[in-house]
Amino acid sequence: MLFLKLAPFDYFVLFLHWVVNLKRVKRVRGPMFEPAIIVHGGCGVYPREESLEPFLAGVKDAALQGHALLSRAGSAVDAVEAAVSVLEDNPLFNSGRGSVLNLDGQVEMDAIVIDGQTLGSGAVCGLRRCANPAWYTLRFHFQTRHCLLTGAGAQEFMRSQGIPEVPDSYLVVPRRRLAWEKTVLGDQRSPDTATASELSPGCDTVGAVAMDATGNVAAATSTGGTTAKLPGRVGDSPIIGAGAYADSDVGAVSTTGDGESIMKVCLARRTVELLEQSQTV
Ligand SMILES: NC(=O)C[C@H](N)C(=O)O
Repeated sequence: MLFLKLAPFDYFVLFLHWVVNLKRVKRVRGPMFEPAIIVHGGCGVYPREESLEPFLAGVKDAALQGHALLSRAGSAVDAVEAAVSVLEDNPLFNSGRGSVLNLDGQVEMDAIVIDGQTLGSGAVCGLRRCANPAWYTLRFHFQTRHCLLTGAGAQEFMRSQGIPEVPDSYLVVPRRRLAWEKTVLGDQRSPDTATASELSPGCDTVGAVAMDATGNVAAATSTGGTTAKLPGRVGDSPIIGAGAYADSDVGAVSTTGDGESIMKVCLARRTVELLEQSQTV
């Protein structure tokens, strides 16, 4: 995903300055690229009995807020975090508030943010009691040199950063509780044999990719995972190159779908590779 809107003369100037100092080019010429953002609300089975409107309004709201930030010269990485945080606050989607429940009836969330300029990332898996895992991953990315955090350390980082804990009652919404009850308690079937719509009765994992005015791209993905997953199960979403990937020379990707399948092929990284070779995905 590359958005180039330059006249031939711009290319010429850009090339000359690139050789000298790309940072100076950006300062002297100001914004060079049209900022853009794409947001997704997951691949889950859409509940047919419900109106599509609130779901569409949710992704639109997220895209608008991310784009507003880009328009004020915000960075791509800040824009994807802002957009994903909006969806995390929206109980219709499987991330933050509205996350699905694991086998024990608890919320464990995975999230990632990747900066295409540096290939640097922040990711967390199995995070509990956090309203905005995307914001958490951005903090983690900027505050440490690590890429991925889990377990007690992940919760401790949250405390050390003063990120407020929210109670499970905030994260768990009735739709997800019902889905969990139906899957785990209802007909006593194992999660492996439950149908797709049972596993995903609302909307799903969320993500965003963006390009800012300097041409840098970023990607973010956030999820509660899959209903009745084993406690401690980690999906594709927080894995670099599986749940997301970004490289400002090529493009940015945020994935959604069956994590166990996505991880097998490092889908996000593979997609960027194909983009690099100008192949269709
Ligand atoms: N629907 C999803 O995108 C779920 C997510 N990829 C996971 O497996 O955790």
